[in-house]
Amino acid sequence: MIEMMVEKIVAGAISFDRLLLFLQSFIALLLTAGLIKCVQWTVKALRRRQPGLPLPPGPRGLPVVGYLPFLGTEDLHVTFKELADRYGPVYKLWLGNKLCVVLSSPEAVREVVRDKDVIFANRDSGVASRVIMYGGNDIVFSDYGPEWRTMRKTFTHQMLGNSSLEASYGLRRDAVKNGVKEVYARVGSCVDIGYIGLLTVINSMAAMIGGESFLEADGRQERADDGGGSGLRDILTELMVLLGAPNVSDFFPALAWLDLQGIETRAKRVFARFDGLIDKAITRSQNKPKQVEKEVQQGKGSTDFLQRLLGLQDSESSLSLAKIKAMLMDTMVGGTDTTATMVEWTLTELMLQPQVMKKVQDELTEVVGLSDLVEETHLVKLKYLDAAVKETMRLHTPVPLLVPRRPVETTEIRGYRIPKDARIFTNVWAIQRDPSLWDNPRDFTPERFLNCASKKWDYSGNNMQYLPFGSGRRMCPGFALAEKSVMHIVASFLHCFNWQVPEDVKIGVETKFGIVLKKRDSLVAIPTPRLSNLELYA
Ligand code: HEM
Repeated sequence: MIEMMVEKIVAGAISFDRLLLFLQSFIALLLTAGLIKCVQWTVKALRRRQPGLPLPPGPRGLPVVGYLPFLGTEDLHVTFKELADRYGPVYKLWLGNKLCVVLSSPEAVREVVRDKDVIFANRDSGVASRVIMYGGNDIVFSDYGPEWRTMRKTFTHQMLGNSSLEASYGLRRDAVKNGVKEVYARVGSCVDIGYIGLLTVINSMAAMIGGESFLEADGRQERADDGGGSGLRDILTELMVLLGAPNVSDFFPALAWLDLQGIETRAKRVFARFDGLIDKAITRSQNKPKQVEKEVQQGKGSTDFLQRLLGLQDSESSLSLAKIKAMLMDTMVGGTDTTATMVEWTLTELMLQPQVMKKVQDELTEVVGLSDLVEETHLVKLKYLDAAVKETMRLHTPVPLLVPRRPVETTEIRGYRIPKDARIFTNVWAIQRDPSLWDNPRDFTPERFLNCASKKWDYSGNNMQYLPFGSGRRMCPGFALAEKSVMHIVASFLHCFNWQVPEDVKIGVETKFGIVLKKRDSLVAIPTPRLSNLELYA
């Protein structure tokens, strides 16, 4: 909005007097908001004097803005960890007029996601997430209740259950093969692995949710030279930026109508593009519903999630079209950037440690053989790769603060009072690097995940020391698919190619904070073929 005004002033469309008037009104508004805030604080302070449990400790902020000016814009998880070192594993801070509580120990997390899971089962959504996720009517941001339960059950059953995943394997396999082909086309030159990884994941996910309909709607045919899915890639990149951007409107709802950073406007624009794509895919898909209805009646799975959902429309578990669309959005937003980021981080760590890379490749040669491509059936035998991926998920946990939760009533955690509607951050990044829980936590050591016969280190969220997919009722329903996809893509890229880091390139592990913690600089390396039979690359 500010950019638009500046443009108009430069173009002479807004006079200086009008601008002055606007600024005066704006300052008056801020002062009024500040005054209201002061009154609210006084009332709250008076209430706090009532006997009962104390609020958690925490840093003092400034009036009105709270701790916001001290947070900086980068690496929120690191700032939160530093504050935990000072204030303990449960502390509070005010961001604008939002009370936030940060958890940084397994004991505190257990109380929230296990002992009091129902109280903390709601999300705390922001303006951008409400615009992008169909008014918060999706699985990620819906309030805990019957509608959320039906959506989640349908999602898990129709897309992520074992039989559904088996039925859609062919679609994932094609996408991974295309990814390998993309790399092969660039043999001998520098390849941006993050980019090809992301395209592979997007193509795989798009194929699973909408089959050909979705990819055709994305104009895949016209974009074949770009690996397909490029319209979707642009849309998803923008969506993730907007969902992760700190938004003044969320911390000062009274100012939301001003949309000071223009986030809401941008969110509406990119949402309209994605929604248009889904509409096209639905129209294409509706041309073949008969076959699906028959399959659903026979209890047989179709391979296309969208068709299955549309096929269910007249049945008991019927969902509105808006909810179906929201679930497709969940899949693309929740499943693509996270998975692709893990592919890139795993390959980064392996390239930084050639001896570990060699162990992974030796294992691939033994299990798969140099005259074959990796299949998902091989994954269960790739124990060392599994340990390397788990170690990557520990060190570079993709969603460092999980998705914030919100208690439906005032409650107690570790002896502190947690007020209703506070925003709860869980700093998994800090827990998974805590030296009191892990030996040499900053080292990349896959061996720590090897030979654990017990389920101690799986992704189920039962161990509060290791929870990259969260835990409890709201934990990630896509973890089995994510595990398969990361393993399959990493295994394929390492089995099919040897990788050389260019001499003038230094691989870094610097991060770019967002909902998903990404690598700041793309991973670049030069591939050479590794398989004995070159026809496998065709
Ligand atoms: C490496 C990949 C992935 C990671 C690290 C990841 C991580 C997470 C995390 C941390 C949460 C929040 C959990 C909590 O609050 O306790 C979450 C929620 C969710 N994820 Fe994932 N995810 C991944 C892949 C996927 C995939 C592939 C899908 C779907 C196809 C998916 C769909 C969802 C959905 C729908 C939710 C919301 C669940 C709810 O609120 O009930 N995710 N994910």
